Amino acid sequence: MQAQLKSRQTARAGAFRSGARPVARRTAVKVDATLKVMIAGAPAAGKGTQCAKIVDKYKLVHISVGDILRDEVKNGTPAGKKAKDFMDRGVLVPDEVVVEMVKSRLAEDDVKQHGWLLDGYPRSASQAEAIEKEGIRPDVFLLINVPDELLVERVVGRRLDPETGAIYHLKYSPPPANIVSRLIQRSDDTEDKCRVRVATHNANVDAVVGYYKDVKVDIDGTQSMQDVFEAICAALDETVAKSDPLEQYCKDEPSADECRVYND
Ligand SMILES: Nc1ncnc2c1ncn2[C@@H]1O[C@H](COP(=O)(O)OP(=O)(O)O)[C@@H](O)[C@H]1O
Repeated sequence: MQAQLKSRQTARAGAFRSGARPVARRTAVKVDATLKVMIAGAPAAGKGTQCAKIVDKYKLVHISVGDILRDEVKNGTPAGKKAKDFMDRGVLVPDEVVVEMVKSRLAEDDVKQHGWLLDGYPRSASQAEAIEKEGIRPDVFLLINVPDELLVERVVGRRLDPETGAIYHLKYSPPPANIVSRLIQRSDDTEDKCRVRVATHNANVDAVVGYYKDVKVDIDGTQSMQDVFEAICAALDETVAKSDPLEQYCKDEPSADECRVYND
């Protein structure tokens, strides 16, 4: 997907640069093929399930702050020791632990090459502000919406496969019988902790969304997993098309020769 997009954009950028266009206006063409996506939602809204599908199709680098923090806790790092108590209580880990962790991950080469899918960040206005100051912004901000009561039922039935990372639900997405014995339940996937995490999300989401109104796409998370994914793909594909310089140019100058040539 990315390679195809890049080759089209490079070819089109070349068409612009070669002066092939019969119109006076010149458009500066920035060919940046990487897609930058934030995905947000309350606990068990479906972020993890959808991130796996998005990465498979768009080849983005999935950065899950929750997963990074759980690794830090498992490895007993200084950051993990600071984070553990907050995570066990279902409240946000302090910014001084999380913000630099996310900034440094976003600066790595794989992210620059393939684009990013940021999951679980920012979760507060201060976190959004911290990356806004660095000019780090998404092309799309996906907000998956699910009613609170459905979230509790989803959390308490959620099980994870430690070997594959796959996410199951005892009722909605039952695991194969041969792996049931190895599945685990997250320590924060209890009803009480879920309600705290949902309250934490609800207390912060509006402030975070305020930073991304221009790129926010609301996704109905009560649909089937496949229908949620199709709604996400529609949003991402529209963004990819809009980011293509010639697509944008053709909207402005439909008479230009290369638009007729390239309008495939
Ligand atoms: N951006 C963040 N800032 C602070 N703490 C976070 C952040 N993301 C995750 N955490 C911590 O890790 C826990 C698990 O996060 P995550 O796996 O994203 O869970 P969920 O999306 O199901 O709430 C959160 O309850 C919180 O304690």
